[in-house]
Amino acid sequence: MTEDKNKNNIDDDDFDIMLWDNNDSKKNSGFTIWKKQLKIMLNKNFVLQLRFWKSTLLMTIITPLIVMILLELLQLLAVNQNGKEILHPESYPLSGIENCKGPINLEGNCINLMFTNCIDGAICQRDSEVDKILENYVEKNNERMGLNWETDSSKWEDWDETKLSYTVTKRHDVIHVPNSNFMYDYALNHQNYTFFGVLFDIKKDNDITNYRYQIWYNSTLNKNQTDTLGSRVLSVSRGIDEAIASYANGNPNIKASFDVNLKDYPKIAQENLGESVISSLGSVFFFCSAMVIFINCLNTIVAEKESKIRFCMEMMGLYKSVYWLSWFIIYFVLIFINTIATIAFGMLFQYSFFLNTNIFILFILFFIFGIAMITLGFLLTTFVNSSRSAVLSGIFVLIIGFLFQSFLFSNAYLAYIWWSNSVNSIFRYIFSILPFFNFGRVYFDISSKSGSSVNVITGSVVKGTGFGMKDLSVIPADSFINMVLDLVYLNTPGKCILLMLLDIAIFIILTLYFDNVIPNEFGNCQPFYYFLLPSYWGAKNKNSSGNEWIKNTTEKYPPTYDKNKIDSDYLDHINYTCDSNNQSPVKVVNLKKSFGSGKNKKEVVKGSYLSFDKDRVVVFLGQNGAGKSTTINIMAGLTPPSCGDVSVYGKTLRNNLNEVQRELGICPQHDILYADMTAMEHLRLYTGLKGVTTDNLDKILEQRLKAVKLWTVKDARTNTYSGGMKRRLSMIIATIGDPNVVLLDEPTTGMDPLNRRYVWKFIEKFKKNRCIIVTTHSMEEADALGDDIIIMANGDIKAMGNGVHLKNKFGAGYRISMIAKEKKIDEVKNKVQEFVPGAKLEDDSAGALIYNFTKEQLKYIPEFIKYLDSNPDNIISNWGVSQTTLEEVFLLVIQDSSNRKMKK
Ligand SMILES: Nc1ncnc2c1ncn2[C@@H]1O[C@H](COP(=O)(O)OP(=O)(O)OP(=O)(O)O)[C@@H](O)[C@H]1O
Repeated sequence: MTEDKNKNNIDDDDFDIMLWDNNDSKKNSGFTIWKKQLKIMLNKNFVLQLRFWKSTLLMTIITPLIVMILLELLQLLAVNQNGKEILHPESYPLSGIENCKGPINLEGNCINLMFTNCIDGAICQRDSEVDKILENYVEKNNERMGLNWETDSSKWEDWDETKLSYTVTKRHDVIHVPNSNFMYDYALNHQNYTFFGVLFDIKKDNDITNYRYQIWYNSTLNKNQTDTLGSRVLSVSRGIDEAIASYANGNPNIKASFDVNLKDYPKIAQENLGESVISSLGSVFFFCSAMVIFINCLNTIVAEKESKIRFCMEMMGLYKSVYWLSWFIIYFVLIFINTIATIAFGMLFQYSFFLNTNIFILFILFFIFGIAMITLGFLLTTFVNSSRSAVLSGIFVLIIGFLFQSFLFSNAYLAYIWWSNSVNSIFRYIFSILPFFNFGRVYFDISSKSGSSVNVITGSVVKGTGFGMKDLSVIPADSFINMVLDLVYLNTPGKCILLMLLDIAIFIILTLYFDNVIPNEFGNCQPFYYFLLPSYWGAKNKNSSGNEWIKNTTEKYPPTYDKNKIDSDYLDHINYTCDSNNQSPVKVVNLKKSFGSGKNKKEVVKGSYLSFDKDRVVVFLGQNGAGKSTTINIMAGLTPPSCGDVSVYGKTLRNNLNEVQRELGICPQHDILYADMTAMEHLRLYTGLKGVTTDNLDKILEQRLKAVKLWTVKDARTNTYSGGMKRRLSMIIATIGDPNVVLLDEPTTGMDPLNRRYVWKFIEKFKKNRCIIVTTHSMEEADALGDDIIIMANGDIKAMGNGVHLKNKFGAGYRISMIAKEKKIDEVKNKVQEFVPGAKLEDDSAGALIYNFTKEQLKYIPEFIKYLDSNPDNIISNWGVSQTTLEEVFLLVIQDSSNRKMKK
């Protein structure tokens, strides 16, 4: 990106800085600012979503489409792979083991034997002959097995059509059912509640009666114990044979013949299973679809935190509630679109799950689940600080939810184990309030009612009865999950949806709480009881920056400096700071900061006392790690101090951080810009967050961007900016709303000399009526900008004063460099000693001899310069005189302090 090149002469840019009308922001009430912030944040979030339109489209529309296509493909695959027949859907058999223990163990709820003498759908009378035969069977069976089944057939229950959907809740020994179609249907839907079925077809041919009967049995029950099943079926068959023989023997008119066959309970042809895949795997797939938005949410919000943009926005006054609400609204809209797309595609693909369910319920299910997951995502973002951990924790939740969906709702056996009483019930209850569980539960309930099933008699696919509003308050009787869960945890689908709403409320409250109490990466946080503090509810803390405050602060955090070792100017400054007449707007008293603890404890700021006055730029100079940024970060309220306090225009950091921050503008060390937003959008965003409005806003922004040569690129996204351009924009952002105190942490790093000068010029003009505090490594910058320069080393202030003062105090005054002619070095050295006795050679490494002269030696200089000028001995080829630089002062101060440290 190229910038303004048309005006390279900075002197052309003489201007008066246009200012905000500061009163405007003061006129705005808290709620007005809150509303403005919400508007501007929503605008920012919408703009960014539109700029990332591909991922927005993926999350909202493409993912549901892909899910439907995958389900359709899996359905096709399942049909082709498994051949024509499979066992009855797995959800029935295993549940039945517990419920139907069969004729030997009579504890379960089941029908031991159902019988009929009517074939297919015929409606016919109960046959007394059959009753007699079965009475014989029961009698003998009771004798052999020690049972007490009812032997009087007139007392056996008659089941009619109304019992077709009835699930047994007690043991039934022998039951008469209307016909074999009924038996077929009932066995299909209640496989493990029905142990044996016997269909009699007694035919009389002249004087021979042919006793034909067919035993139906549940082969799935003993899938793994075929022998036992075989022997059981055989024993029933033998028992009935015996009963027929005994009946026939007792009746001399009967000549009997037997015709027995066995029949497995009905199975559903695979191709007729309809939507078995969407029924069993749908909840897993739709869960994964919702997770795409969930992971995007985690990543976006944590990235904002990681890049420190969030802190910068909060420093500008952004309310936490606005921050969360703005993201909530955005994801609300995204989930809304995603839900509509899911339902629309489901209908388009003709899934009866979607066609057969009340559309409002479908919407509520997917939408509320999506919102619940998003609020869970919000909560997680309060615990993680890097996008990488955010994505990992998202994947972790994905796996947990995936297991929930697959184990609980797609695999009956595992579900049974999980929900059996052997698992601690506390865990069951805890997990039961998780959104994954409730989503799966309702999904399962809906699919068991709305999904298509098969009329095995006609072979046609029958759409489910459907799931309507009234079903929300009913526990579906046939739902496998309820058969399993009824003993431990039973909710209606409606209650499950309400539980998801409860999840949303809980997650939002926890998010707001943890967002306040978990320390951010600067270590700043509220106490865990913060909501009990009066200040949280708007009560104003007492503030005082005057003498009393200084007295209290020094009493609370007693000074630790050694008067004998401290720089004399700094000692004067400490006295000035603590002076009761000191009217400086910004004061720092005994500011300390330590990182780490125990052996690793490191004090990086060791008790600074500072006063900052209006109309001045104060520059902090220091080596890497000297504590400059830490000092600035503490003053900005980003890092909490370990000791001491800061007062800004009568408000103190410890008592009223928010009010202090309202007085500040900060340009942190690292650029805090959205890569996909333009300079103008950034400026408008931060102006909105600060709640500062002014009629001439456009003109002010134009002037400031022009001042740092960014006007022509104001509408380009910052990811096209060079490093120096980003710094200039960050610096201008710090001046939004014309704060009284501006903190600039290395504002010109990476800037070319010309652009640096534009920035200096702007700062020079902007300092009027305000305190500007700058950190830098550039001596030139300190010299050019600094009304006062503070040199820091190892957390201590080593020297302070304006540039000239520092040079006079620490510098040797003058230095002379000379280039000796070949082989004349020694002669030159002798001559220097001759003219300036005791002159100290500073450096002779690069062929030049450099001498520094002390103040006492200054008197020799005029004579020596005359000698150099005339060069009578012809031993010097070139020479020059210069004043000591700030860099030399800096090195001297730093070296002095590190020597002292080494000596210690
Ligand atoms: N969050 C932190 N945890 C632990 N140590 C820290 C933390 N922040 C800063 N420090 C340490 O504090 C010391 C002072 O750091 P600071 O960033 O204030 O130095 P600086 O003078 O601004 O240096 P530079 O010029 O390199 O920016 C360094 O030794 C640094 O390692």
